[in-house]
Amino acid sequence: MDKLLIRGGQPLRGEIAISGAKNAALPILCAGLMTDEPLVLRNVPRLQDIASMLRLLRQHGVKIDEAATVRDAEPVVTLATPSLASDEAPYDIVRTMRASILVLGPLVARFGSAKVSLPGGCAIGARPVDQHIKGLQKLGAEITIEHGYIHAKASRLKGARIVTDMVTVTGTENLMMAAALAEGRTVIENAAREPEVVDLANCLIAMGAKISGAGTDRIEIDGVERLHGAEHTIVADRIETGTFLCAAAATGVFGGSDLLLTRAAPGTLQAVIDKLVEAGANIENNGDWIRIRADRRMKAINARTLPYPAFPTDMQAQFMALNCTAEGTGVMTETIFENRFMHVPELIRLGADIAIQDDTAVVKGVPALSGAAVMATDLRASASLVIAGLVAEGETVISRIYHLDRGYERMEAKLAGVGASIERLR
Ligand SMILES: CC(=O)N[C@H]1[C@@H](OP(=O)(O)OP(=O)(O)OC[C@H]2O[C@@H](n3ccc(=O)[nH]c3=O)[C@H](O)[C@@H]2O)O[C@H](CO)[C@@H](O)[C@@H]1O
Ligand SMILES: C=C(OP(=O)(O)O)C(=O)O
Repeated sequence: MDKLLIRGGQPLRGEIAISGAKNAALPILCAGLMTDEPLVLRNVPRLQDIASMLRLLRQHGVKIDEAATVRDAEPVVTLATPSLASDEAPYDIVRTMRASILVLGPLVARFGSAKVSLPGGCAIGARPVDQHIKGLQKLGAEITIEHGYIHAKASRLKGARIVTDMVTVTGTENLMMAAALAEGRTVIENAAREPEVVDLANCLIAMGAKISGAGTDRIEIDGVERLHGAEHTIVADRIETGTFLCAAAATGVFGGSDLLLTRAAPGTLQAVIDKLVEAGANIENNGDWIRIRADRRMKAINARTLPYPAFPTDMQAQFMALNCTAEGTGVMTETIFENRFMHVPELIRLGADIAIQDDTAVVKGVPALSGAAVMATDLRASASLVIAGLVAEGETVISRIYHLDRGYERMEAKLAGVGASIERLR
């Protein structure tokens, strides 16, 4: 199993091109199930989760051309689904990637049946999908759960008013896709406002869907009989962007970091930018780039994770790493997932001073961390260990980085390109 070897103590200087967003690309690939015409997707990130999704879609019968995804060419994936090969999303694939649940809405809406393995929990929490199921039932799907599978059937879904119990990102996406092919009008209230929901809506609209209100908490969808092919460019990954921003801020103390992130979407990152400015970083942005300069020890920040546009849970671990060597004490509260502090014991192994009380972690900044062997437990926990390793004195070896490969494209190459001492051990 691959590991990362990091020698800490280098500032980050130079330019990194941001990849397309994993969490936008995954639902948008599923929209490929909804048309028999080519859906051409640009800026699809090269990630393990994308490979898993393509494997899942292929076995459903999606014709996929990824000829242009060769290294360094623009990553383009073309999908078309002339007919269904199988309505089953098997446990084998679903257990490796929770976003597999996103085939449920498209399958039942277009083909009238779906058999999708329940994803089950993961390291960060129980992660139920009851809102996906209840929403589809409201749209008229008949749903039973048997032998670990969701069985959904409907001759044609019918529009309805759906109010979700909590803000759910993939829940909103699943229901929006299902409603796009339902008969009549659907209104989703308490909808997720994440940029990835907006990106999916834009792609569906390009395919002929009638959707308004994406990006607000009330999305209206007038169902159409069929969707057609389209071209769409996946929005930049705001979490990859935020991760590199935190890495630059944390390493500024080693003589000054100056990092330019291109192909980014700064407009999706306001809460993250605000926290970095509060910590003492200098940030400029315009259009599709964002530049961070940091030349001193940062100040600890407090953060509370909430749905977009507030501070994202997917950035909590990376800011925790930044707080570890900041001046003062940062209080971080995780309100979205019940077990998303798995990085804390590993950060403590690197010398951090962190105390957890229920959903809150109190991080007292220490002057320095010291390198050690640590273990990644989930995707963003892995990213926080990379940031901590870049700051720690001496060598840090991170194992189980298959978690990192799920969601970051060539992270070690991108960081090495801006001066980090980081290599993959195979
Ligand atoms: C592929 C993808 O886009 N993943 C993102 C998505 O995950 P995902 O869409 O799985 O997360 P949700 O937004 O659904 O979860 C939000 C909260 O709602 C709860 N809930 C959700 C659905 C449901 O049916 N019942 C229920 O109780 C969850 O347990 C959690 O407490 O949004 C999360 C929250 O921003 C991010 O951390 C993930 O990176
Ligand atoms: C939690 C994440 O992803 P997933 O929902 O796929 O587990 C993430 O991207 O941080």
